[in-house]
Amino acid sequence: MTDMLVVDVKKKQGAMNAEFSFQADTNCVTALFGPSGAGKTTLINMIAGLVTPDSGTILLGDRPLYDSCAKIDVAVAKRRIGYVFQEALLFPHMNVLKNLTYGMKRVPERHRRISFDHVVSLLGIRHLIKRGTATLSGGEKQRVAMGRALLSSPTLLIMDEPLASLDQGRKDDVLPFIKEMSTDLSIPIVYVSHSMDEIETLTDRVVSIESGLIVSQPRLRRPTVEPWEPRFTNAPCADPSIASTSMACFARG
Ligand SMILES: Nc1ncnc2c1ncn2[C@@H]1O[C@H](COP(=O)(O)OP(=O)(O)OP(=O)(O)O)[C@@H](O)[C@H]1O
Repeated sequence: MTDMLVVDVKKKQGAMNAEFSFQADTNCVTALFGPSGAGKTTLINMIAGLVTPDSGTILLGDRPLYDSCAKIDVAVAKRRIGYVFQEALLFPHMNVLKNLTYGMKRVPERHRRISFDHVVSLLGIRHLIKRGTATLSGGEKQRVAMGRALLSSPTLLIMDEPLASLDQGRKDDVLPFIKEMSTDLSIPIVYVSHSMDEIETLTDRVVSIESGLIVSQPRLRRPTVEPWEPRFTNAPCADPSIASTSMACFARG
């Protein structure tokens, strides 16, 4: 089963009248790009359930996370979304192993989508698992934070400027792992960044945002089928056909 993310929402936030309509495919990295104040955080907070849209729908696969017409608003903890922030935010009193397994233990075995062994080899952190978090480099901490997010078996991964606090050396250390994750995992990754270099290296589609509106969403990889066209249908009631829109992932390279 694929868990493509389809977002079609409106939100008035302060002076900003935001309208966002886009999709993020599985096995792909979708970048959110735009100047400060454009609405990127508002958008990812709506996807995560931290901010409630005024209207519209947010679907993850066939699961509505939010639907204003059907009055569905799934609680944050039940959305099963993994987050990786700018700072790794590891638990300082736990070693790497305990940090990694923290989220995993809270997921019933039948819902676990990725094994511990898979994650530690994917991210190259097996040799770190007995270490204290204070002994890790910035790049290692960020890889452990990604591992912790993955082990909570998310159906979507949101990465909010995950490399912003790292110097170029550490960025070069982490970037290949993010790329590897995107090809290896059957989940969409939404990647917020101010860096065009990162976006060109990593992402399959760039959703460019200005003043709460999507101004373009070009693909950086060749689509295998006809592209999906964004459209607004959320006022007063969403068009259910959006839920069944499907598009294969892009061919890489
Ligand atoms: N709770 C709020 N109340 C009022 N206005 C808000 C609120 N949250 C955000 N805004 C406004 O909405 C706009 C978009 O903010 P947002 O944080 O989503 O932008 P951003 O693209 O993430 O910016 P940055 O790159 O600086 O993090 C800004 O003008 C901001 O001041």
